[in-house]
Amino acid sequence: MNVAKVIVDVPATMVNQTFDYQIPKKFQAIVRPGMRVVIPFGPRKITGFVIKRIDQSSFDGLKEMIDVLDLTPVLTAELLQLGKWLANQTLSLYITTYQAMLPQILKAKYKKELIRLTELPLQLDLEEKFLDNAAISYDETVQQIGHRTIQKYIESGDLAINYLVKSQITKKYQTIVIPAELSVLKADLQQLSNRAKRQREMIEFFIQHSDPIELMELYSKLNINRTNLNPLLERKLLTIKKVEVYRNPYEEEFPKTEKLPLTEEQRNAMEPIIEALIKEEHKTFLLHGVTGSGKTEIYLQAIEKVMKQGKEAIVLVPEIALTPQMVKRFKGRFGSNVAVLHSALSVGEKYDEWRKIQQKEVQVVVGARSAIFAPFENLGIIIIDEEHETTYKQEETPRYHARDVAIKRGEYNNCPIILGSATPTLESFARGKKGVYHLLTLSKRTNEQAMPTVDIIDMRDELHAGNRTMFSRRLTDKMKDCIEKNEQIVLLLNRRGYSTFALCRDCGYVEECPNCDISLTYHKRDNVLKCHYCSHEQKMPVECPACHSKHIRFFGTGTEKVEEALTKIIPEARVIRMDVDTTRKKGAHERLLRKFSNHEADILLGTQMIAKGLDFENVTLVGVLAADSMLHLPDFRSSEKTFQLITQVSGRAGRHELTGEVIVQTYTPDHYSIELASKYDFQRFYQEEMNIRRSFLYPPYVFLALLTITHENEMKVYEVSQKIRSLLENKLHAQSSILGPTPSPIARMKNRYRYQMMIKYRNEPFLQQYMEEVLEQFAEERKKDLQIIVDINPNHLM
Ligand SMILES: Nc1ncnc2c1ncn2[C@@H]1O[C@H](COP(=O)(O)OP(=O)(O)OP(=O)(O)O)[C@@H](O)[C@H]1O
Ligand SMILES: [Zn+2]
Ligand SMILES: [Zn+2]
Repeated sequence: MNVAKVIVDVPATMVNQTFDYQIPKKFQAIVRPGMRVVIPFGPRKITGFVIKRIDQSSFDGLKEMIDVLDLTPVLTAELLQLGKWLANQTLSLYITTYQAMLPQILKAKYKKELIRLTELPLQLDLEEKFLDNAAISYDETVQQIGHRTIQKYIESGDLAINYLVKSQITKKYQTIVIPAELSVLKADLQQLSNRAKRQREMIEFFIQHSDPIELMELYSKLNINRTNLNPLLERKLLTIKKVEVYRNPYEEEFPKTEKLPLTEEQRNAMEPIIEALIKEEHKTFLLHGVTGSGKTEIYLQAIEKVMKQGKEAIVLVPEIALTPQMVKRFKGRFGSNVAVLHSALSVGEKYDEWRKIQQKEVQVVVGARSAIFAPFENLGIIIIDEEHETTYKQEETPRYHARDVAIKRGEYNNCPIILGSATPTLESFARGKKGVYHLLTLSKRTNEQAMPTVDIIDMRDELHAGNRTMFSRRLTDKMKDCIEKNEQIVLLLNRRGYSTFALCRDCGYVEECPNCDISLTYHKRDNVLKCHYCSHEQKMPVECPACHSKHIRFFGTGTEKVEEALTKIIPEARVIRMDVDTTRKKGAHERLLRKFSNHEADILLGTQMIAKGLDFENVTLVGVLAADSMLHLPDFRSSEKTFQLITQVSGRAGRHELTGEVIVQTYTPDHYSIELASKYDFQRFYQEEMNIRRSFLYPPYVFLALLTITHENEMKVYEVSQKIRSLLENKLHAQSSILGPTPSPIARMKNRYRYQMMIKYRNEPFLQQYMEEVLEQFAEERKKDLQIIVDINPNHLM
């Protein structure tokens, strides 16, 4: 078994396979599948993942492995298998999918050091190295003492590896002093000679304070040093231990919550989940529950069951930084048994959380998309909250959907999956109706409160009545009312498909990005125009570049503008604005929400990011500005997204004692997505939308795959696209269709021309293979400047 099959870190199609390497003697006892190693590749030294070990290679003259980077595997057997499947599904390279599963820190070449976790004696040469150092060089030590020895100490928990990020220590340790039992201390004190005054003092101290204490703190409290401590250590009255202090991004303590007695609806939904848990059965449940119906309580109680079985749980939430309230609910119930993974954590913090999972120190992880790869080895359940959210799809390679990965892991682990939402995607709901998913329904709020009433305001009428502000008269009155009653307001500006662009009032000239086919967006704070697709940025012109008129103004509605307008009509209103600009700084999100929750403001004004998951007692009014702005986007899901958004944001009002009201402003009040959302009629919406999808042949009636071809030369893009089309035409089923090639909705981005082709199909079991062949065909050109992107089940058609 001294040959390793390795996936090497060369991101090229040619090398998307394992290579065999001889394992040198010194590593034979330690190399295991899932570890990262250093191997020679051509003239270079690169890294790779060991996939498996075999006795003999069918190749001659194998090269030798150079080094091992891990002493414990970073990928589990399941993840190794999953990565392979995922690569094939998403047309990615194996190396790309494996790397996507790991915390960032493991992808870069950070320096490592070894650190001691216990005071247990180590072998002499190691003891010597630690004599004057708290941490010793990893590389040097394994060279001198041998990998196997160090691996053993790591496995026994005496040593640990620490990654150094920019000279900042990634793991923090504390040395603590632990006293022996009280009776032992007392017995020792009695025999102690009266002259040993220092020792007496110390023992008396610990008789009074029986808790472990930090070493340095002890030194300063008793004014002693290590020499004073030694006799007590020798007599085993005290022990010294290093413990890891995890950086804790959630410093506040979460008040403990107890499980609630379930409502009848909740009980009915819970029963089949528990049954699947007991039978260890893989089943996908679609939990369709109106906002505030107690879905989260179901998640919590299902997880509790899983933990009692000694198993582990993954909970995905859209983007956890957006829902600090969600973290609170999980930490409140399960305390330190929960790891939290989200993108706002620092590299080091993410690593800490990941390690808690890897070391089996926690049984639950709550995280954003990539938490689906948590290296648990005994999974009992996977929960995806707000399953309709588009953030579950990764928009770069590997272009995976967390839902698909969850179901795959559920099959492997024989465990149930719960997809929860008040507004499931049409795809999921259709599967629920067909019985592919098991449909569970919660139709009422737990407090039996009615859903807040939704008023639709036709903004055209406002204009006719001479109201030129962005707030309807009704919304303005209601806001004033609310503030008077000391209640709070959530204002949502639907900005998707909206932008603030610079337009000349005299000639109609619009400032566009020189690299992309899109108008520039005005940013008031810096008085600049920015492109949202490339990094282009320019000063706001003072006169029109085309006609030199001074009447160049920015148009459209941004949150900044709404805020300005608000303070004009209700000067006394205290407003918190939440958008990408105000939440860029770490922790800003939480801080703003806390402020609002402490009632330090009357109005929370924001973009999509405030629509979901928030739960404030005092909010009685929700206003939606420009509800229809995304209905005009070239996206077949625009009605669905509008429906989801209005439903979600309406769910923020009247969740507690006070009843809520929602005001939706629109120029298209008769659109079915707006009308039906205002009645909370998901079933009707589903029917209407399904009819449309059927007649225009869109998912869930067909599957989609989107091919995007980009190059600096437009002729080239067009030619390649045509060639791809004919290649595919020959392979695809007669019932499948190819739309295009046509220029993408954003026809030029970062100076590259973009064409796209959409494939609609019902059944193409070999689609991935055909796509591979297409990519293969253009392999040489793709190495240079041609880009072909394949997106299976795309979210965005831009
Ligand atoms: N069985 C129960 N008895 C009493 N209160 C409950 C029960 N279950 C949940 N609740 C409470 O009802 C409120 C809404 O529940 P929860 O937030 O779990 O709903 P949800 O369906 O997840 O909502 P949303 O989709 O809007 O986030 C919460 O305040 C929760 O504490
Ligand atoms: Zn002009
Ligand atoms: Zn640009």
